[in-house]
Amino acid sequence: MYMILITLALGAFMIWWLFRPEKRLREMGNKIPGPKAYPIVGNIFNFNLYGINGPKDWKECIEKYGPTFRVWLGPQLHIIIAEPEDIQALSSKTLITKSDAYSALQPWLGTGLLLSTGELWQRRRKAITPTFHFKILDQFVPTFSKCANTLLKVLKDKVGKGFFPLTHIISDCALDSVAETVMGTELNAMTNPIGEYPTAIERMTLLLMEKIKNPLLGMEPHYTLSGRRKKEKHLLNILFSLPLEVIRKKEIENIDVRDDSDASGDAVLGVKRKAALLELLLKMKRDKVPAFQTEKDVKDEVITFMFEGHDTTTSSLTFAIWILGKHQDVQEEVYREVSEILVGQEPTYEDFQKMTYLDRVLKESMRLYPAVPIVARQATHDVVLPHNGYTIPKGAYLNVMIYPLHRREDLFPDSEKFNPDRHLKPHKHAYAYIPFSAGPRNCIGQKFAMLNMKVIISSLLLSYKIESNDDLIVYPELLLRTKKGPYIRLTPRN
Ligand code: HEM
Repeated sequence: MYMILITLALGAFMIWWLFRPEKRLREMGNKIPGPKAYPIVGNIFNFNLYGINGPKDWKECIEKYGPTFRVWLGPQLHIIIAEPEDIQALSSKTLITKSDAYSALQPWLGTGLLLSTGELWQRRRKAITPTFHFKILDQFVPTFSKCANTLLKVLKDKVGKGFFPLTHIISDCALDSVAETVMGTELNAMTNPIGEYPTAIERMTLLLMEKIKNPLLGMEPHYTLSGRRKKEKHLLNILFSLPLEVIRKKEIENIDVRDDSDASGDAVLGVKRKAALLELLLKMKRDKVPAFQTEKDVKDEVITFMFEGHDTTTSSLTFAIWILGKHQDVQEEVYREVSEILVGQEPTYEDFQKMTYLDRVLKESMRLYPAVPIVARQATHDVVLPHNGYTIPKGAYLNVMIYPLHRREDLFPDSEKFNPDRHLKPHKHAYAYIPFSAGPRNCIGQKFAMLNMKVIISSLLLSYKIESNDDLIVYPELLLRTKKGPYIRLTPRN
């Protein structure tokens, strides 16, 4: 008996010794307030970063330790940050390194903009930024409108049949819009939702989330023996084959995309005809722009944009449509605005810029339901946070907590209330409202996303009245998820 106890104690000591945090990290981390941490496991059993209990744990800790505190997840020091002043300090140019949590995405997204770092990221970001100029976005309006019209046709089947779940339909719509604008290819996920590519995206996202939530599942030999590695390989084959096929076809076509300048003299990638982002990337490859030398560089970027543009838009759009169904007065106000602006003619980019109320509605929906609830970074050097003067040691994981930040009473009075007009005035701090993140690594596709969402919501409201049932229980994964639903019901307007 004694032998067993001694062996167990020795085993526990060995595990602690092997996995204990480095002394400096431990000492500096423990100077920052946070919940009581236990040997080896730290706060794994009394704090959830992700999952259904996440929001409750964050709220309790923020109330007890303030908006910036620390937790130990095993040997990892995690700094939880819901303080605009600290977020601003961390969003400086030097802190652009993504946390290890993103490494699960690496086999899929490669060195695309989301995951790349350092000089490569800087070069790519600089090269791609002009492709999101309004002159380019302007050309995407007909594609977004076409997808919105297909959505209306798909929804026709649902009318008069009670409440139905929204997420899948919106996901297929977002996928179609992004595939056509990024790759110049019609996927038709809405009309063929069980197609190979949409199904592979969904299955790959589930597989990744499993790995992120439980890193042990992703470790070898378990990953291979459990059959997950084989499944991942199979899904990656499908996810790579379509973009590669399109890239090769378009390279042969050698689309004519010319450089241009806008009135202010800024360089803009102008186009002689409607061009997808892929064609602009291929032009950079032909021009030997340093960050886009190889087919893989172009493929990684196309896949990154397909991934980043699809799930985030799905989540934000779904919440926005659901919230409009909950607030009939707001819905009618948006309907009035949209019907005054869209009078018969083909909608244009300028029309959607005039929809200022819808703009505020989307902003408020993203405040309450930010698609990306947590943005994770890693400290590449020690940094002093301005709010409480805490020194964050190099190596710590930094979690910018967008969801609880957006619900802070002192920053957004009556914070649980849906009130689009709170966005009429500047927010209390420039970094208090950050659904698209902030600083140099903010979302490059935010104008694209806002435009796409406006096109879809306006065409939906012109045809239907929306009603929503049930309140939502939301929880954080890579994206904000709902336990059930959301469900909506549609009634034709005329
Ligand atoms: C409402 C929809 C969207 C939301 C809420 C959103 C939100 C975000 C957030 C929070 C980040 C920072 C992620 C991080 O640092 O970990 C991000 C990055 C990014 N987003 Fe979006 N996004 C949306 C739509 C889009 C679209 C439509 C595209 C492209 C077509 C896109 C492309 C990207 C890319 C490439 C990055 C990485 C940027 C970099 O690191 O330089 N996003 N997005």
